[in-house]
Amino acid sequence: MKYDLSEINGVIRDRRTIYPEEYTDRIVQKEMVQQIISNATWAPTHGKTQPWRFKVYSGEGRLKLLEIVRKLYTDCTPAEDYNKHKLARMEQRIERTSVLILLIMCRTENTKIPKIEEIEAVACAGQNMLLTAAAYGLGGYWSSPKYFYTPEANAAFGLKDDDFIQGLIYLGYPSVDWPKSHRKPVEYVTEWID
Ligand SMILES: Cc1cc2nc3c(=O)[nH]c(=O)nc-3n(C[C@H](O)[C@H](O)[C@H](O)COP(=O)(O)O)c2cc1C
Repeated sequence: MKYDLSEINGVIRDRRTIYPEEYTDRIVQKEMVQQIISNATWAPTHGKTQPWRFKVYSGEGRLKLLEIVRKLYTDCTPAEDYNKHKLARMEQRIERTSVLILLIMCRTENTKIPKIEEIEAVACAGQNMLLTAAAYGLGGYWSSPKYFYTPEANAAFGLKDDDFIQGLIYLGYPSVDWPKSHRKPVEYVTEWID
């Protein structure tokens, strides 16, 4: 055995979504964020395109994010779905979180790699981030509001049309007992062809 598998199994199983309502006020240190992003960049990519990009919002930078989220929600939500309470909750969540990371697939120019594979690679990077956060005892929340998947969102974040915003990752120290979860049995999702 090259690594301590029980440790790895532990982090994979223990990683949990924890929402900002359940974060303490403790600030997530920059060194941790740097490690989280560094580990993200070790995800696999077809053709080594490394299509991930990260925008880290912390401190006053969160005001810029708040402004963008407010405008996107207002401009991109159909009138019948618009809910001012939902917007207020999103704003409070950003205000309550010391560090938020926007996870982006930045399409490499002149690549033969299908776009779906670039998106998959960035999702792998996202999982590396959440696992690293869990190892630090941080809760993570990967949010993917519909308005991120719009041309308006790409423009607001200064991205190209072909780039793709994959989510906003909230990080924080939990104020609650670490949540438990469960999964379907492996036999239920696996077919062995011997
Ligand atoms: C790509 C992706 C997008 C997600 N988007 C949302 C979201 O918009 N809102 C939300 O409440 N949770 C979102 N989640 C988190 C899931 O709800 C969460 O992973 C799931 O409930 C399982 O809980 P666990 O992470 O604690 O195992 C997302 C997760 C992934 C991987």
